Amino acid sequence: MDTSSTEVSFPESAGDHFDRAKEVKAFEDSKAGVKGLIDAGVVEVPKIFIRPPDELSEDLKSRPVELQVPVIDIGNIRERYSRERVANEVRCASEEWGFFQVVNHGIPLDVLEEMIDGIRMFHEEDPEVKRAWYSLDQVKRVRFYSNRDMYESTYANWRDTLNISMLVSDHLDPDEIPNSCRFSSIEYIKHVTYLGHTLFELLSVALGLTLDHLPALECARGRTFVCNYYPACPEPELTLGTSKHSDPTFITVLLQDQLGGLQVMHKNQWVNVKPIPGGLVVNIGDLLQIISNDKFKSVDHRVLANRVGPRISVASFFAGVSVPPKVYVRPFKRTDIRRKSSYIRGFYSRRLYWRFSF
Ligand SMILES: O=C(O)CCC(=O)C(=O)O
Ligand SMILES: [Fe+2]
Repeated sequence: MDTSSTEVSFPESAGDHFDRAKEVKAFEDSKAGVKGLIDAGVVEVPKIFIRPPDELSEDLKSRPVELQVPVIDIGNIRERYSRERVANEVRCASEEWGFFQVVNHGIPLDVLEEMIDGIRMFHEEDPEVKRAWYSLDQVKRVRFYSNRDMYESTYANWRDTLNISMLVSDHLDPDEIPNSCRFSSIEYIKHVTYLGHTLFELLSVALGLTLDHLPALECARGRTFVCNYYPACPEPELTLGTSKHSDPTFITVLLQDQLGGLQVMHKNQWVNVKPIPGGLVVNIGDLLQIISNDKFKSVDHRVLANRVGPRISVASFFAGVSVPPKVYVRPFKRTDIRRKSSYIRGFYSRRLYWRFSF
């Protein structure tokens, strides 16, 4: 692979003279992401990715336990009796875990596999091709980057991303998507959008509301597809693929390959979300926690770095169109939730005559 135009070098050990801003800028200027580091032959994790020992030792102490997030079969939900049974499983999982996996969700296996392959192909394209898509400008609907919050966050994540945003418009011109994943993405987006609608129906029933309650709030619109590539990491014990966070969405539907690495916080312990062939992970986001009056939980999760890679995942964020832009503060911090929750509830009740009593 051609890396000759990557005019950056990363110090093996930055020691006391480490200038983070300079290193971040060098990494950013390369427009080659973490994959570019690997291609350049880096064998030690550069310092901007290294988390402090206290944070890492705390992470190491919290051993992932062998629990499994609930797996829910959502086939056959058009019939009312089975829908209510499934909605009850969704309710339990959303209250206790904030996470579940769905099987028999109606998206064909080849659509899932082609999506993963397409995203892998994009990230493994010639660096010059990817550079043309590189941008940290949030207004751009389709863009490639590594660590969109690089300049604000304290530690960089060991991952690269292709971001496809349909937040402000439902229409996406095929030409706006890179060639390598164009048709697979369009097909997957079509299917996962339909699935999102079905999940909002189930979540409505799970909340004791009518089937169309959450779909009527247009929760299933305003989507962003975050297509991640986690390169193999030479020192996975020093960094993370994705740092601990909760999602600022109504829900997120996650497609992951079979490598694993996603962990969810459950009862103060990290639990591995084991990939299921053909399964999709669903998690409750901050917005649904807020408008459900904290009945459903938006739970912290993270992704470990791994000596084996790459790992591919596609997070479909359903953020709703009716939430005004200033509510999109990413990542939503816990304090932000508290600060914003009355505003968001107020917004919904004013606009949609939201009535909720538990
Ligand atoms: O890649 C994953 O498994 C999860 C990514 C994630 O949590 C996110 O992008 O919000
Ligand atoms: Fe997430």
